[in-house]
Amino acid sequence: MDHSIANQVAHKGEIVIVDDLPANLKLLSEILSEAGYKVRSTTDPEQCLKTVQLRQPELIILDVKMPVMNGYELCAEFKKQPLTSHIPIIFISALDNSEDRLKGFNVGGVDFISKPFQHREVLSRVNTHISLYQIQHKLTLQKSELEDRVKERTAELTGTNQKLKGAQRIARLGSWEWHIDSGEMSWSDEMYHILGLEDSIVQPSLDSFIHSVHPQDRLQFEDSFTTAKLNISGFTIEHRIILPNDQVRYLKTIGESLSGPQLSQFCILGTTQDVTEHKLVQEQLEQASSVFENTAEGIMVTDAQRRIISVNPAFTDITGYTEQDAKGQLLEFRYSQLHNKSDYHDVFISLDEAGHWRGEMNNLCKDGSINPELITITAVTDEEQNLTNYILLFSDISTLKKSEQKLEYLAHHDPLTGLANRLLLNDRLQHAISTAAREKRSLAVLFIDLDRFKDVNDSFGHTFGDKILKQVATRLKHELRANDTVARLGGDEFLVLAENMNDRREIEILSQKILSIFNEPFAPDQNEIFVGGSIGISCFPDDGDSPADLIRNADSAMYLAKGDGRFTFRFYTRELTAAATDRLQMETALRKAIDNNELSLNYQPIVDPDSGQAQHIEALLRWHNPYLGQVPPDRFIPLAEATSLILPIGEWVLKKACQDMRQLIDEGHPLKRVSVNISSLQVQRCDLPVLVGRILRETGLSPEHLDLEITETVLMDEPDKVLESLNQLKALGVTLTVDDFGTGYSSLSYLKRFPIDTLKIDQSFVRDIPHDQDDEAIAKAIIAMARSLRLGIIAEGVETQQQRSFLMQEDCERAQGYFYSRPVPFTKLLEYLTDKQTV
Ligand SMILES: Nc1nc2c(ncn2[C@@H]2O[C@H](COP(=O)(O)O[C@H]3[C@@H](O)[C@H](n4cnc5c(=O)[nH]c(N)nc54)O[C@@H]3COP(=O)(O)O)[C@@H](O)[C@H]2O)c(=O)[nH]1
Repeated sequence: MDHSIANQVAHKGEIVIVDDLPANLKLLSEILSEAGYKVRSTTDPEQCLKTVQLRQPELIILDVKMPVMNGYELCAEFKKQPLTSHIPIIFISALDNSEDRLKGFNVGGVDFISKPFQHREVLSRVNTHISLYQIQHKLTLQKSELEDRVKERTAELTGTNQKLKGAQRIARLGSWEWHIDSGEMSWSDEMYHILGLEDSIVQPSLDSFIHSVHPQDRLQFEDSFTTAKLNISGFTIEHRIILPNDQVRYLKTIGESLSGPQLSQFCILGTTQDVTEHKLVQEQLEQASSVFENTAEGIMVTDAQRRIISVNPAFTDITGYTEQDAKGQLLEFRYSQLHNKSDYHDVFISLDEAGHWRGEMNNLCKDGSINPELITITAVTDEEQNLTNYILLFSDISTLKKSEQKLEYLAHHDPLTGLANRLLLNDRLQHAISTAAREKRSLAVLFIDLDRFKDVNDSFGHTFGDKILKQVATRLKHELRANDTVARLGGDEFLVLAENMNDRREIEILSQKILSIFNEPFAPDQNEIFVGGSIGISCFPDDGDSPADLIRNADSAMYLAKGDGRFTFRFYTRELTAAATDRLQMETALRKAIDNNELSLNYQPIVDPDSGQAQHIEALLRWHNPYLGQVPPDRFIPLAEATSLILPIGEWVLKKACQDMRQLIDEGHPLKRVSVNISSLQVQRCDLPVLVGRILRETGLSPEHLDLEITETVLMDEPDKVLESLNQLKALGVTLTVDDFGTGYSSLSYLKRFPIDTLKIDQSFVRDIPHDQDDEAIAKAIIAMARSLRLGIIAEGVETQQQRSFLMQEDCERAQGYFYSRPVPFTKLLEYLTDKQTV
């Protein structure tokens, strides 16, 4: 601290005097003290050097001539020290030459006081230098003060600027200034950030700014600046920019005119803010609002107390309640009697625990109807996890429910008849078995199969067949009790589940009742037709304890009914299972029959009834198995057909018959053809013309020596496909015979479509001739029809002379039967043909 200044209120100034003469010191001190100065004096220069360092006076007066250190040397020392260099020093000297004075000024002195002292001179010089010093000192202080203030303000400004920059950066808000007169523009740092530019590369200008603006917004942007310039006005625009990295951002630019004292100083001050995030949020809000307004789902928003505060238009569309109806109501105000309050209680517990609930509910509409709805409720919380709202979203699922019900119905019902299907039957049967087991009761399963329904389909077509099936279903439902289950298993198979049937007699009565539905003809169109049915019955618990067992056993019993003449019912017995096992054993054996050489052919001659001369022969398959013995074709051929084994077996028959016939021809026997039975599966499943062609080539038999026998029903199954196949066979040169003619439903016009050569009257019409006049009439009609169609005719099953006579009388071309010969092995046939053609 500067003590001289501190004490200046008490005195005019502090002065240090150094003189080796105490008298001088005393005199000067008195003069100056009287004048109001504070005086410190010493005779010792070195001591003075030290004390002045500790406390600086405002003036030092030094005697030039002193013994240890003269005044100039002492002065030079003061001037070296920073604390004392600025203190004015006056020398006291008796010397008055200019050289001495120059020396004094050179070491830093400011003046000289001559000895002896002149009172007035001393005061005048001292006053002058003290004043000068004090003025100078004051100026120095003021300067330093000013400098401090400048520093302070500069620091303040720098701080403010930093804050402004920070604020601009946080707000993504840049500022700019556009000077109209010069066209110059300046940008804040944040402007560069916003535009994605670097201040070291891009000069701020309106052009640079415009260059960043999205081309589609550029015109509007430029217009705003032009208008502002012309009208000295402001503007606010929103526009896009494209950043150097091709990113598009949304900006809001505001300009405000600012005019100086002269028009040339007019400028536009502006801000540009990056509002992209705001814009995106706004867009999201708009989208959310649009979703709320336009979604097909009903939306309710409630407060934390579950009071509805808003609903969307879809809510009104679905429920009929307007916003006014709903506002203020509780979230659950639409609850219907289909739910009890505890259902809602569970919902709210789930909302409390998990924050959401999703499920189906039936809710009331304004018109009193009840809507099935799929509902999602979400609890909304604020940042502090306080519950603020519930949002309930629901969609009307009545159509879905109806579809579900429809699908569920379709999945469990037969689409043609509307009866239960196998799936539903299984369910019901399982349930019925459980109940019957629990209550120790019985139940019956009745498996119904329509008799010869395939023939109906083949003759009248599937549409007709379908109508019959529907009528059968209607009659069954009509005849049975409401709690009996009637099912259609597929095709012409029906099943009745009759519960609580504890008495066999009851089941028999029920079966008779079912059979009675076939007593009346079915007449879906104009055609009336009788269709029969065969019933197989199994009972719980005796015949099985699972749906599969009971159905399978009823099925076996049904086959028994069929085998026993059809149109009847049979109960399941354990022997039937044995029969099924036999069938399985037979199938296993039949699969090995070709490889084990167990198959052979018998031949039966087809003769001229008049002369008895064999014209053709029919190949008839025989199977001899070491364990099963001789198995009749009636037993194994249906099995071969059911298992498709007829395909390899039929091929074997064809080849063997062609080989044998080739031998007979080669040996010169006057036979025209060998007839081979062809199963319907062979016509449908294998490429018969190709197979026949190949076998003829392999065996070298000429095609005209081969006749293929097909049944009437083969013609009716997929007639177009069969026709094409038969035409190809005819093209090979073989002949075709319709076997068992008269047992199917084929008409004359129908037959004309096919390239048939011969009709073979079924033996059932020949068997009772001459006793059955109807059979005679049928046989006659078939012979006449064949003649009118120019078809060959064969009567089979001729066993008696009367039958032969009848055929000769009717001019039947050919006959076949035991009367002429039984089917015989090839060697026997050779004998027959050689030995006058008799067996
Ligand atoms: N797909 C094939 N079917 C074949 C083949 N071989 C035979 N069969 C068919 O098996 C059924 C039974 O045949 P089968 O036991 O051989 O009986 C035939 C004759 O023995 C019998 N017949 C002949 N004359 C008389 C008679 O005077 N009285 C009488 N009670 N029966 C007699 O008729 C059967 C001839 O049948 P058909 O074919 O209708 O001319 C039978 O349906 C055969 O078709 C084969 O290789 N493939």
